[in-house]
Amino acid sequence: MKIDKALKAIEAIGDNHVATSATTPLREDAFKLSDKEKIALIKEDVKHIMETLGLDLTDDSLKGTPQRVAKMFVNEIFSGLHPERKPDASTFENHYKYGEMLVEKNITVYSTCEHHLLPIVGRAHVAYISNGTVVGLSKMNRIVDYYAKRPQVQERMTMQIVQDLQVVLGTKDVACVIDAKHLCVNSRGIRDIESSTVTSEFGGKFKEESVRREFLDYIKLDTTF
Ligand SMILES: Nc1nc2c(ncn2[C@@H]2O[C@H](COP(=O)(O)OP(=O)(O)OP(=O)(O)O)[C@@H](O)[C@H]2O)c(=O)[nH]1
Ligand SMILES: [Zn+2]
Repeated sequence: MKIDKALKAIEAIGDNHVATSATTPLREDAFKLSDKEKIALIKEDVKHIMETLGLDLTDDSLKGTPQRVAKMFVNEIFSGLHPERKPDASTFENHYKYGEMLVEKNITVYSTCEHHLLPIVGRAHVAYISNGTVVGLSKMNRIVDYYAKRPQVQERMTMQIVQDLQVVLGTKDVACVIDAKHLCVNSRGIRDIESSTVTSEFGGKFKEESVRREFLDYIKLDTTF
């Protein structure tokens, strides 16, 4: 990839070409290697870690692990590092003039803590108030998943989701709440299995107390089907 194309891609990784504090920190040459090249290199790195730990990589059960982990990093759990994987968020005109809040709640979040490379598992709740544009429901789930598929801190992920949807929808009136468990807190270190982390970002009208309250009340609604 040419350097100017790579730089454009780096800008896109944050929030739609605007570098902000919510931008994922990337090296300038982040897009130099193809996925195939990344997998080959990571495979050797994982092999090295396993050998350093004293594991016998000729063992039947272990020998495929370096390749498996490398593929999983590039194609799955860190796939959202590449802007080419950003979902196309199809929008429509709000012909039916729906003027109330729309909430997409209980979106499953599987992400990875960038400090320990351990899983973050939880739920995201996303809301917006249309000012003329409507986005396909599933696109909100897809946008959440795209930003989750990176090494993350929860605060940044929450902001990236809101900033992305603000651009897609052409309005500041977007909010996101994420409640998630960090396995680095639950399964190691302090090993507090009960605790979870709540983060929120409220844009535009969601900064108003009553609008924020309405959103939070919808999240609390028991909608088990
Ligand atoms: N703010 C924030 N912190 C996070 C997130 N994920 C993990 N952390 C924290 O990152 C911190 C890293 O702290 P360090 O002291 O460098 O790491 P550590 O020695 O493994 O810390 P312990 O987890 O306390 O054992 C820990 O307190 C984690 O709980 C996140 O999404 N947001
Ligand atoms: Zn962690």
